[in-house]
Amino acid sequence: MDFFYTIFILTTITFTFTIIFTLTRPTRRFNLPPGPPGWPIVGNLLQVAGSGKPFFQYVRELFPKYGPIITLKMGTRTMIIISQADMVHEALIEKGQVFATRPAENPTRAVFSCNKFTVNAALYGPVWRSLRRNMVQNALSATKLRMFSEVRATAMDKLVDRLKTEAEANGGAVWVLKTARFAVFCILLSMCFGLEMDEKTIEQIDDMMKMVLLTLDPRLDDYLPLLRPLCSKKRKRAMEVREQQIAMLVPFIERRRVAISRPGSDPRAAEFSYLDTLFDLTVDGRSDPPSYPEIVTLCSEFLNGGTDTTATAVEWAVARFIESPTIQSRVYEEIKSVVGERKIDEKDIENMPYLNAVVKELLRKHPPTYFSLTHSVREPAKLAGYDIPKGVNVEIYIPGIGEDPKLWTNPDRFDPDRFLTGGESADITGVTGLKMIPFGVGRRICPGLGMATLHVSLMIGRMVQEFEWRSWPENSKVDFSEKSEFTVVMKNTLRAMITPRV
Ligand code: HEM
Repeated sequence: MDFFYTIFILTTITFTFTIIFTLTRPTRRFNLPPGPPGWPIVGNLLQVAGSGKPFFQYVRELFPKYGPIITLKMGTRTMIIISQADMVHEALIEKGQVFATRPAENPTRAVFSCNKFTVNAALYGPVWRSLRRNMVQNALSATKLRMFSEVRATAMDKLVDRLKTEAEANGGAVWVLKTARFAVFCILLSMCFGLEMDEKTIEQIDDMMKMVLLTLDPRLDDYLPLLRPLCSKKRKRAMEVREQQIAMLVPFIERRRVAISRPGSDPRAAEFSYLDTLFDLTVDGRSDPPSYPEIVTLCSEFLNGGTDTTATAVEWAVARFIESPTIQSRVYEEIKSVVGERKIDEKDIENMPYLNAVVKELLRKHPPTYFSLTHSVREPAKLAGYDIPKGVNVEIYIPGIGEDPKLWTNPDRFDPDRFLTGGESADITGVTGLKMIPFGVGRRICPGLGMATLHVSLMIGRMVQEFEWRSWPENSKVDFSEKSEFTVVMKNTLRAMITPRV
């Protein structure tokens, strides 16, 4: 009875609002970029959902028809999607101050982000500046990164051991993404908490983090808030997940607090961790340091930002090595000539131009996320001659730039040589030109850029040094289809055959 009553009320409200909305819709007054016509209230939501395609694929197919900047109406949200370098430059560099903020969040996300108290979700302003400055200067600077070189070396040894054990138990076959993901998660966990944890604990935290990501996946009521009353069970479940997240991480926060307040009490605790920078952090405009739930949120951001993204890059790298044994053996030969018989170390990487070219080509051809985080304008703005009203979501379609034939020769080809002497060049930070932006560009560029490229280079370097990688099943062709799972991963999760090198 309750259910039918709710449906009746909703239908009446929807009908009334449809009429009011179509007549008074504010976006009617604006000169928005073109896009597929939509329905009142739901906009293009049904077309997107009904296409059966991942969102990035649906969007990719719209650019040839509507041009490099398009509008999609997703229920009550208006999305403006940009796919061309000059427009990204105009938005994020020339008008960087205006386009540097983030849009409003749905109620579930607001709980997990403690009302936008994270680097990635904060509005452009004093809170964002304080949190970002702290992360960049106190946790991700070159000096701080060097302090964790031993953590990385241990994680690389563990990665090799896990691959060997898995291969021995499975006739030489290993799952690439899962193993790479675990290795990078171990590094980030150690950097974040500075505590030693056993594998079971690490797996439990990892499982909980995955659950958080799933909980934050977009839902229908994010686009149609009218439907919120029907999604109360999901919201209740989300609140339970948040409680579990806090209950799981607070004991580690307390353990670390004890370890640093009584030096020597935990002999296995690291000298420094990201968490240490949060306990007494001064945030502009606030009198108190972050609360425990806020610290949980900031630590989760640190862990989530760099785990799937980095592991995804490693999965695509191995796929390319399998597809091209020549590229794989050139990486191997370079490692042998620079490193000799010892294990590759992170200091070696700067002396390996071919490995660096492979990583760059990887991030051009397979950017781990196809959309940057959503931007929003602080005041009404213009972009490419169109209106960008306050409150709309501004999305950047990253492959549109890295695969633009006006910027690249044979952009579809995976060809690391394009970056070697006399070939093409690209500044990944976008400072001296904008040709590929796997980490975004401008004020909100990914602060983990340096660490992420180091992790990808070190992991694929060590994986190629230790093993020869081949297709599984033997002699099969690699399928380069993609699917979206927070990052854009291989549609058929990569399994590979490995043989230890002698
Ligand atoms: C290959 C790995 C990575 C890729 C491809 C990647 C990509 C990105 C992208 C595209 C953005 C959005 C930029 C924008 O809003 O315009 C971003 C933001 C961000 N990333 Fe990364 N990221 C990676 C690794 C990391 C790591 C290792 C961390 C830190 C531990 C991290 C932390 C963040 C944070 C905090 C933001 C928000 C920045 C802000 O809003 O000011 N990322 N990243």
